Amino acid sequence: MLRIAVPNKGTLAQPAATMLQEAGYRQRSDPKDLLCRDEPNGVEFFYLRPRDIATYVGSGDLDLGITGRDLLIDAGSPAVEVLDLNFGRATFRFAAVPGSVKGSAPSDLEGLRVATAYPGVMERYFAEHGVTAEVIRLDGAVENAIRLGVADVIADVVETGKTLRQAGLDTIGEPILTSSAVLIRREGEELPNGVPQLLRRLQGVLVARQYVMLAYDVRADSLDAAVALTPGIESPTISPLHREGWVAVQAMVPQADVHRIMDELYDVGARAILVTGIHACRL
Ligand SMILES: Nc1ncnc2c1ncn2[C@@H]1O[C@H](COP(=O)(O)OP(=O)(O)OP(=O)(O)O)[C@@H](O)[C@H]1O
Ligand SMILES: O=P(O)(O)OC[C@H]1O[C@H](OP(=O)(O)OP(=O)(O)O)[C@H](O)[C@@H]1O
Ligand SMILES: [Mg+2]
Repeated sequence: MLRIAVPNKGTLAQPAATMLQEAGYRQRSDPKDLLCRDEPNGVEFFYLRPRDIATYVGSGDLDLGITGRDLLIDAGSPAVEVLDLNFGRATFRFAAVPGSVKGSAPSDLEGLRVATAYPGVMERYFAEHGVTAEVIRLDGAVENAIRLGVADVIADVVETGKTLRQAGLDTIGEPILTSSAVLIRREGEELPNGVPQLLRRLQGVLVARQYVMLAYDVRADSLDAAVALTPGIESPTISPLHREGWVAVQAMVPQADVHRIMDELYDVGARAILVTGIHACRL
């Protein structure tokens, strides 16, 4: 059986379970369950703290895991990304009281105290930039560390920026890294049986979430112009219509662009333009 680590709590837990369900896997029904066996698919899911997942995967005790890129880097364990799962997006940034830090270059942090729940990310960053700073490891609510006098600067996850704003802090410099939920595996290992199928299923979910199916009718002499707007992923399907000189076209298009594409199709003469969602797919 394939053994997969899934976040048991926190920002990544629900979206990870939802994505696995959309990919056809059984998930726990009770948030107190720490194990869920999906016999028909040959997978066992272990619910673990997202911060610990890279450790279990890096040691080889579990085959795969879902965690955040920032947590993977922070753990420093020998695990690597297999697939970006496109949820749990956030940046990881420095922040301080406006005007309290000289500038926005890494060297401006020299000698300062930096509070963070991600000491591994920080140690790596300072080593890479040749900066000596004191890393103060906290568990959470790090935005408070500055007003309580424990640190000069914080480094933390920023999603909407609301927490920073409410604490009266401003970001400093460019993001240290951009994170999202990722599927990870042990570095250098052969992929166990069953992984390619799991990857195809998850990729199918990612595509189904990003694309819709567009269908329309168009005059054959306007087909080239219409198809240029809807090239599809492989190539659009063209079917003859009973009505002489017209064809029906079907193509996948990115959901984010669908209204612009429909307007442009209408302008080149397409009619009966219909959009339908994609529940699942294998490309
Ligand atoms: N708004 C957010 N707050 C915290 N983490 C976020 C946010 N958006 C995305 N993430 C990502 O979620 C992961 C952190 O999840 P984790 O469960 O450790 O913390 P959490 O969601 O803040 O939960 P808690 O603080 O209750 O333990 C990281 O990969 C982080 O980048
Ligand atoms: O940019 P935002 O949308 O405000 O989100 C980012 C904030 O949310 C998280 O805190 P959380 O609520 O998990 O509390 P914690 O610090 O105790 O973990 C994170 O640590 C930031 O503080
Ligand atoms: Mg948190």
